[in-house]
Amino acid sequence: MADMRLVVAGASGRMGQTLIRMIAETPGVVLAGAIERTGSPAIGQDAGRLAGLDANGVVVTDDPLSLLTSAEGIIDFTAPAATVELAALAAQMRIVHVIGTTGLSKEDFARLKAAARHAVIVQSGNMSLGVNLLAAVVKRVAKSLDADFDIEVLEMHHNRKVDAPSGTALMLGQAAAEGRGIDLDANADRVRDGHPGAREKGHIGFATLRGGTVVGEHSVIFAGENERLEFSHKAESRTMFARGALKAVLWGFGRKPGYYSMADVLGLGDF
Ligand SMILES: NC(=O)C1=CN([C@@H]2O[C@H](COP(=O)(O)OP(=O)(O)OC[C@H]3O[C@@H](n4cnc5c(N)ncnc54)[C@H](OP(=O)(O)O)[C@@H]3O)[C@@H](O)[C@H]2O)C=CC1
Ligand SMILES: O=C(O)C1=N[C@H](C(=O)O)C[C@H](O)C1
Repeated sequence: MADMRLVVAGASGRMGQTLIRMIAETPGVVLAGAIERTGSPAIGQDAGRLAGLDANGVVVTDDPLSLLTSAEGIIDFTAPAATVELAALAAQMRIVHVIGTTGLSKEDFARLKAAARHAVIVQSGNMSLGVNLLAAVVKRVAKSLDADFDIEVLEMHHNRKVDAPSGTALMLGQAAAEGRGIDLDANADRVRDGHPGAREKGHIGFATLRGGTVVGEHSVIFAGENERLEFSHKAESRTMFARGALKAVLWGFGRKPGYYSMADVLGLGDF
């Protein structure tokens, strides 16, 4: 069978470069195109060189339409506005769209779900096996512990990250809310400052740290009376996010259109 032809969006970004390197060493996939923002200094450069490899003849462009007509999948770790635009194009071409971008709004999610009527979308705030397993564990633990246990989600990332709380933190908060049978939006304390008053029983709190080159660290804390459970994941490089994204795009190839998660890809739905 021919290799699956992939386009990488955000090609000069941290994840884009990691993906280009990983595609080069993964059987069954080939880099067919690389996209960057209009005006990016990466436009016109060789994507292999950009990622620290030998030249591969794939020139970075800001014109997704022409690339997507001859591709079977797009992997997108960019920014919310770009992702929503790319989802409409991927739906037009009926190709697999793997979305790692975080910081998406409710309106963005609604647009992605509309696009998924025509294309396979796999979206996750974290593509690693470890975090998706952690989410399953958190959901299960939250089901067993009542509101006497306060749930707090703590995350730390590098100083270049632009969204908060992280996509992963929100995903873990959502898992905890589902386990407890509550609506996250109605019960989330995303920011505390000044004099917010005593902690509201049953709420799920978020705390955000930023600094240095930390790839991504997340903890979910269940704090009860005189005892505390803590579940953590520490990412040591970006390679497992890229590996997860490639697993997702191959999984999505030939599948019927729909909105899927990494839990679907990894078979963790009924964990
Ligand atoms: N789900 C997961 O497992 C993971 C998700 N992420 C998420 O992925 C996203 C990217 O992260 P990271 O690689 O660290 O960020 P970077 O800022 O390093 O990379 C993003 C890239 O996308 C480019 N970009 C912006 N707009 C467009 C556009 N319209 N078309 C094409 N490219 C565009 C940016 O260009 P420019 O800089 O010129 O604006 C930049 O090169 C973030 O939302 C992050 O949270 C990250 C790691 C794992
Ligand atoms: O921006 C990042 O770097 C990361 N973003 C994702 C998130 O928002 O959770 C995943 C990972 O933690 C790295």
